[in-house]
Amino acid sequence: MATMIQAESVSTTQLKEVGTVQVQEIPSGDKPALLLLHGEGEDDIVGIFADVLGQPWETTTSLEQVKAGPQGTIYGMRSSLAVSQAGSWDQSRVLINTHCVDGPHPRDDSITESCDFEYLYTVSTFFRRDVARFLSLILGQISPHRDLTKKARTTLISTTFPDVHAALPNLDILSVGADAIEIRVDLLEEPLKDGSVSKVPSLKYVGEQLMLLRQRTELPIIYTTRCTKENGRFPMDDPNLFFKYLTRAIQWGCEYIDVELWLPEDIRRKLAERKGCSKIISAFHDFSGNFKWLAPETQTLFERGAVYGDIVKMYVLVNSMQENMELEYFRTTIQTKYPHPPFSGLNMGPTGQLTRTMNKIFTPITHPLLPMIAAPGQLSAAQINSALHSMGQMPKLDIYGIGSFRSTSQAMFFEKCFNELSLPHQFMFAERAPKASIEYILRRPKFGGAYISPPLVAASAPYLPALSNAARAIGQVDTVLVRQESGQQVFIGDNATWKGIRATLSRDFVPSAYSGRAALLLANSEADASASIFALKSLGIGPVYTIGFKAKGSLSTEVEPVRSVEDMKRLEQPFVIISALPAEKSLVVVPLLKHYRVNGKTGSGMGGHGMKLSGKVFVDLASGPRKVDPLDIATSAGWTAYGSADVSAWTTVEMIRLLVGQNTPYDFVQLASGVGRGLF
Ligand SMILES: O=C1C[C@@](O)(C(=O)O)C[C@@H](O)[C@@H]1O
Repeated sequence: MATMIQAESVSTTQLKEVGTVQVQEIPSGDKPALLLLHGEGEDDIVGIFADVLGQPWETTTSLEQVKAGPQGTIYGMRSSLAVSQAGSWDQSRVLINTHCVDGPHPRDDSITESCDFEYLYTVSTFFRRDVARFLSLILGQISPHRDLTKKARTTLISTTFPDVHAALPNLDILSVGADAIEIRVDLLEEPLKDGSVSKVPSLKYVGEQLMLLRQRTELPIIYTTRCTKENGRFPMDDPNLFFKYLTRAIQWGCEYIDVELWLPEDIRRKLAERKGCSKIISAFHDFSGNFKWLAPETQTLFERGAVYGDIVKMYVLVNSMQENMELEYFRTTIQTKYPHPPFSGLNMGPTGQLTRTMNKIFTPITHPLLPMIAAPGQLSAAQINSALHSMGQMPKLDIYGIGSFRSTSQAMFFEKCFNELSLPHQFMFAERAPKASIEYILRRPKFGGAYISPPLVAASAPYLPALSNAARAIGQVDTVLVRQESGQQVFIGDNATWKGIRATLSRDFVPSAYSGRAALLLANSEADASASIFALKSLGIGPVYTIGFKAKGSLSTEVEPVRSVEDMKRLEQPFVIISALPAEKSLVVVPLLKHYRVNGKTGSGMGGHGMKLSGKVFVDLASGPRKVDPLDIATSAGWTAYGSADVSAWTTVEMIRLLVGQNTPYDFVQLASGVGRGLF
C-alpha cells in the first residue's frame, strides 16, 4: 500500500532536529471500483473518468461481466442496458449515472434514483477539472470540510441569483474572501413555457444550475432549500420535497447540504445515513423577534442540531444590543460544553450586525454585485474586515514580501487583495540582502508575516525555531507566520510551494491516480527538488526517479537516481515528470517527454467532443525566457502540461490563506496578475 506524508501539523516543540518525516498509511491508495452508466453514443465520458482516475476502462453490455471483471477496471454501460438487467446488480461497485446535459438524450430521474451518484456535464465546453473534483470528493480522497475546520474564520458567499448564468461573469470577484459558496435552490426561478416561473424549480433545472456553478468555481458548494417560514421560498407542506432535493444534492457531490431543523427527525436521519462524503449543516432560523439565547430550550435546539449536523447553525432576528451579548455568552458556553460540532450563530437584522463580525464559522457574506442580500443585516467580507479592525480585532500589520525583483508582481497581487477585502494591513517589499536581513525584519514591531522568494534554507535560520512538518522535511521556508502561543509571539517557518505543486497535480487527476505510480524528477540539486518530492509523496506516489541529483535528506526513501541509459530502460514508465531545472536548461527534458509520449488505451490523446485524454502529467517549474517552451512539446506529445505560472498561482492562494487567513480563488489570482497566462 502507498505511504502518504502527513504534512499539516506544526508545533513549537518540533524543533529543527533532522527528524524522520511522519508517514501515514492511506486507504485511498486503493483504486476505486466504479460502474458508469451513460447514454447511447456517450461512452467517451467513461474514458475521461478512467483517465482522471488513472485506471484502465472498458465498456460492456453485461452486468455479469462487470461483476466478474477486475476491481481496478472502470466499466461503462449504456443506461438502457443496465436498467433491463438491474435485478441482478450486486452493489459491488460505486454506481454513477452520467448525463450529458447538451446531448440528445433526456434525463431519466428513475435511473438517477437507482444510482449512488450522478454526474452532469456539457460537451460544448467540457471541464475536466470538474470531473476530478467530483470524483475526489465522492470517493473521500479530499476533505474540504476538514481543511476548513482548521481555519480560524470561515465565510460563505450566499448567492441570490434566480439563474446562475447571471453570476458567472463576476464569480471570481464575488468569491474573493469566501471559503464556500451557497446556492439558494429555493431562489432559483425556472422559466416556464407560459412566461411565468415555477414555484419550485424542477430537479432538471436545479441540477443544471448546480453544474454550471461548479464548473466555474473551486469553492465548496453549500446547497440550500430554505423554507418559506425561514425567509426562503420552498413550500413546507410536504417535507418529502426537501428529502428528494437534498438527496439529489448528495448524489451530485455537493460538499455541504443545509438541512433545516424543523424537518421530521426521520428525514434528517435518512439524509445523515446517505450523506457519504457530503457534510450536513443543521439550520435553524427564528424571525419571531422573541427568541431567547439564554433560555434552556436554546441549548436543546443546539443538541438536536448536533445529532446529525457537522455544523450547527442558529440564526435569529433581534432588536436589542443585549441580545448580541447573550448570543456571545451562549457561543462561549455551548462550545466549551460541546467543542464539536462547530457552532455558527448570529443575530439577523441591523442590530445583530455586530454578531456577524464575531461569528467565526461560515459567516454568510454578501457582495455589492449580487442582486439582493439573502438576509437582513448581511455584510460583505470587506465590511466585516473593516468592522473587525475598528473593534481592535484585526490589528494593522506589515506583511512582507522578501525576495528578488522577480517577485514584485506577486507583491502587487497582495496589495490588490488587501484592497479588495479592506484588510488594514500594509504590504512591504524588501530586497533580500545577505546575512541577517530576514531576522532583522522579523524583529520589526508590526511584523505580521512574510513570504520569501526564493525560499530560505531552514537550517540557516536559527531565528525560526518552529517549523511546520512540511518546511522541516523540505528544508526550506517560503512563508513566515506569526502566531500567539501562551501569550507569546512565535514565528513559524512554513512551506507553501509544495501545496502549490500538489494543487497543480490534482487539478485534473484524483489523488489515487498517483498512488504507487512512478515519477521522474529533474533538478540541479536536491534543494530545488524537495518541495516537488514532498508534494508527490503526499499523493502516495510510488518510486521517484531523479536526474541531476541524488537525494540524501529525510525525503530520500524510495527516491532513486537514474545514472545511465541502461537504468532508464529498466525503470517503470513515469506517470509524472517534473522539471525543476532552470529555464536555460529546461530543454533537457524534451527527449524524455518524447520518449515517454502518451499512447495506448489509457491515454490516447483525444476523446470525442474535444474531451482531452492524457494519462500523464508534466510540470515545468522553470520561469523566464527560453527559445522553445517544453510545455508546448509536452502538450503535443500528449501530456497534461502545467507551467510555473500555474504552480505560482496556487502557491499564492496558499500563502494568502496562511498569512492573512483569506481565501482567494485561483482564477482571481490569475486574473488580477493581469499577465496573460500567469503571474510571474
Ligand atoms: O442560513 C443562511 C443565513 C442567511 O439567512 C443570513 O442570515 O445571512 C442567508 C442565507 O442565504 C443562508 O442560507
